Amino acid sequence: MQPVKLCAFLVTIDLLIKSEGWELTNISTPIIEFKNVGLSYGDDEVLKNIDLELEAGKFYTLLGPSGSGKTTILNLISGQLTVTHGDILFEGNIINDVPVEKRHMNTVFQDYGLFPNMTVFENVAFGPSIKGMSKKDIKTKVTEMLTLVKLNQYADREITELSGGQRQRVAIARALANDPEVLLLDEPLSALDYKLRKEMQYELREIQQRLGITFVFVTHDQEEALAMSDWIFVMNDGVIQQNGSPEDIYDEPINHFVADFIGESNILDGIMKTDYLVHFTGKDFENVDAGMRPNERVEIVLRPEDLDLTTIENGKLIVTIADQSFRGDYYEITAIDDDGNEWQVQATNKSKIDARVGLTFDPEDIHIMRFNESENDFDARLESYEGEEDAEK
Ligand SMILES: Nc1ncnc2c1ncn2[C@@H]1O[C@H](COP(=O)(O)OP(=O)(O)OP(=O)(O)O)[C@@H](O)[C@H]1O
Repeated sequence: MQPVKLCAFLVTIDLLIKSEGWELTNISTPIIEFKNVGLSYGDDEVLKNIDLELEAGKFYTLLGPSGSGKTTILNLISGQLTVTHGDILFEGNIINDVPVEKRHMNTVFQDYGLFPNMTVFENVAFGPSIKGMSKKDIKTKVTEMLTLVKLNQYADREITELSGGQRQRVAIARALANDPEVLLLDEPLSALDYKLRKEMQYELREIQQRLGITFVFVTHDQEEALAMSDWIFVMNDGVIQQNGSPEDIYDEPINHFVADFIGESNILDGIMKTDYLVHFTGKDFENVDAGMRPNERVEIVLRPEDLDLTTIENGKLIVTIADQSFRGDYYEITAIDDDGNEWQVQATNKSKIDARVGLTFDPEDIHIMRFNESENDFDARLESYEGEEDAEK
């Protein structure tokens, strides 16, 4: 088709879509959606007005401290729990009342949930045989799944003869043998030691990418979430605090909870005097943020790895080294500034306790968060800040 004709054709299609009110649902319908979902036990509201959208084929993580509501979300997706209000949709259709066995999902649990009196093969074959698959197809399926989790030589082993990591792999193979469209994983790696856990993180990610199915992974370990996910939902107290890519969540936490929960952070109170100028620890610093009210109260986040210790002359602040511990590839240092603020710094060189040194950072390393507080608190703080300025004059 010639370019002009192609253009006219596309405009006609666009006009038709608009005039007929057509919706191109198949193109962008999320695989799972929560619309204003809440769940209560009696008066105890453990999930509050949750809205979320999951796209097919991505690795999602629900991250948060114990009791924040992660498993509750997973159980709502799988159908083990029913909403108190709101809707859950699967590929655009409400599934609030669809029973567990009719949802195209499987869960891998922390304690694996394997049948201890069966072999590895029998465990993985369980789902396909319930579905009535032929013996030949079951064998093909189990072999494929055991190859995927690198356990094809262990098919005849009893579950009790396997290590924790191997059991975890069997659990994953067993869940995947049912061909779920969504795999739900509830802290599946928490029983493993550090090294094995790292290996399994890598393998799980690889399996997800190879199969291209949607994974919803629950963890309270922020490092694990950052390493594995396409998209993270940070939860606290039954509420999604922030959602975004690992980089977004780490680099641009939107509130104190997220900044504190994700990685190590130095969080200080400050005032955004004007665009690109922020005031904290009694001084003004250039930064890269704009668009706030003049003198808006903010919180400042500075990551320990973005801070450098230097000579007093080159420091933006002067600090006293209070403590340090060796962490393999860096020293974790606690330093106190002259305002009494405590700073965590990651340094490549060892310091001397009680030494007075300079602390420096770049304008782009100062992350600004809006402050959640009442106007009264803000006015009181602004007055004290203005008093501080008057005293300087
Ligand atoms: N059957 C129940 N009856 C009453 N409250 C419950 C019940 N099950 C869970 N809760 C509460 O719901 C809240 C959320 O629990 P949930 O298991 O979803 O948290 P979580 O973030 O997965 O925690 P963890 O990391 O410890 O597993 C908690 O306060 C918990 O005590």
